[in-house]
Amino acid sequence: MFNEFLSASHNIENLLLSPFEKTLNKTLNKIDSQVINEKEIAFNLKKVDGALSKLAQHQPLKTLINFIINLINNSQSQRKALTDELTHTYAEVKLLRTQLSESREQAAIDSLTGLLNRRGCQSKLQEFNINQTHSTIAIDIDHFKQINDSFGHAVGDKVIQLIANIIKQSISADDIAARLGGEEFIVVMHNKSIKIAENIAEKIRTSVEKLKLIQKQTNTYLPKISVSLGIAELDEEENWDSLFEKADKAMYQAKELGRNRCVISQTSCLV
Ligand SMILES: Nc1nc2c(ncn2[C@@H]2O[C@H](COP(=O)(O)OP(=O)(O)OP(=O)(O)O)[C@@H](O)[C@H]2O)c(=O)[nH]1
Repeated sequence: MFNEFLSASHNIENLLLSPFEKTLNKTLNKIDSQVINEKEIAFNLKKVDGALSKLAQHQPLKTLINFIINLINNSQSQRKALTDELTHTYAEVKLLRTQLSESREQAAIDSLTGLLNRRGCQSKLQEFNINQTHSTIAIDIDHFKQINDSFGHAVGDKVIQLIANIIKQSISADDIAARLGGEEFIVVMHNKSIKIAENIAEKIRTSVEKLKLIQKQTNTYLPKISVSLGIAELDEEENWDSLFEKADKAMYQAKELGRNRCVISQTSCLV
């Protein structure tokens, strides 16, 4: 559904808006050059008209010139109205293009954290060559329900945002970080082995562990926040879903083993 929206939106932009914008631009330029020509003609005719005013015997010619000048003036004011309309349409096309691109982004981004959402993640994954080495980290906040229950949903949201920032800052620009929903995140490490993913996962875990959070209204410390992480590497001929499943399983093992730890998927070996 999201991919259909993406391709429809790109089609509207590439097949409709861009050619329309180009044609509008060309038409506006043509009108501009015609206006300049007409202005020159009107200027010259006015000069001739001035010269003829001194010669009474050329009255019929003078009347003809005045008639032509009036015609040009009328045509220029019509053209000005047309230019205004086309300029307005041009601005509308531009706005439509911006809105399309914004709605594409909004559909792919999680509004709470600014990370990609599930759909955005799936779409971005299409840019990766699945035949290369990639790793993934599944991340879930521990006992998050307690934070919500004790401090309220707004504080829970703030914790989600802080952890999202830690994740964002721990990865490189070519990696993917997404919030899959609730307190669940996924990182896909582009062209990186599980060894590198393990280091990054540990960095995320320790950064979260070090957070010291105070609820401003009551001036009370929140209990220590922690995350459980599962790490896996994409095997040959494996697809993204099964990679995420492996990382998810490892993350649940981390929960079972006491939380606040990283577990490597048993099917993905460290080199
Ligand atoms: N503040 C906030 N809470 C959310 C959001 N989405 C889901 N939740 C809450 O996240 C909590 C998830 O709780 P559980 O799935 O029981 O997991 P947990 O308490 O983190 O426990 P473990 O995962 O087992 O460590 C629920 O209370 C949801 O209501 C959100 O966007 N904001």
